[in-house]
Amino acid sequence: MSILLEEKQRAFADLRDIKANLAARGWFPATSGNLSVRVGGFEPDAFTFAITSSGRDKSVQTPEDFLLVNEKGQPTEATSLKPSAETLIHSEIYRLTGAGAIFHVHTIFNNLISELYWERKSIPVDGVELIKAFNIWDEEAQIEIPILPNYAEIPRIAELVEGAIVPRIPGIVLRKHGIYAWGVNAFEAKRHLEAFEFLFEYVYRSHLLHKGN
Ligand SMILES: CSCCC(=O)C(=O)COP(=O)(O)O
Ligand SMILES: [Zn+2]
Repeated sequence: MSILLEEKQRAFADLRDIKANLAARGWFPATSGNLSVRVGGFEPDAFTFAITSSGRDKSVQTPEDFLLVNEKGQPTEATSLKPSAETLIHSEIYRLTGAGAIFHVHTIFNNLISELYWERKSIPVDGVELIKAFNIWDEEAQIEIPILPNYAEIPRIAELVEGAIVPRIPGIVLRKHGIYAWGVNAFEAKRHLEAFEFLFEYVYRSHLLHKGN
């Protein structure tokens, strides 16, 4: 599959913008987090995406921030850059959803909420307006956001993704780790990520409020 220079540059520009935006919110503490945008055509067994390099300070912009990889997470061009350690999770989400962009961040609220609801294996959200950010328009909608274990070996997590994906929920939380949110493009993936983080903070604070009664 040939990726035009123009497509690659557009994907890198999208990633640069979203990286700066999320960094300004403090959503990449201690080099954590990774971002990707798919480029070119899509077949579940053949696709390419641009992804952040591993272990870098995502609050600074450098020419070494992104590279292209194939569906197996292997670089498609000669490079000394290492793709994100979590590339296989991105690959699996692309394969299963055909998404156009995937953003992963570690925040205090996504970590806290994943532990609070770990035994349930999903985070319940009831009737909060921002659920509409997922294009779910039912009045008083109730959703459950899936949580997966945070194994040290990424392939072990990747193999659980298929069983965890809920069609109308564009995200998966890893226990005491962070969230993966996706969308048809970078704009939609950002909207979904912001909605998840709002809902996590709401559910967590609501839990504290009711616990005090
Ligand atoms: C210090 S963060 C630990 C790894 C991680 O969870 C993460 O999101 C960043 O990994 P990457 O290889 O994408 O930099
Ligand atoms: Zn992570």
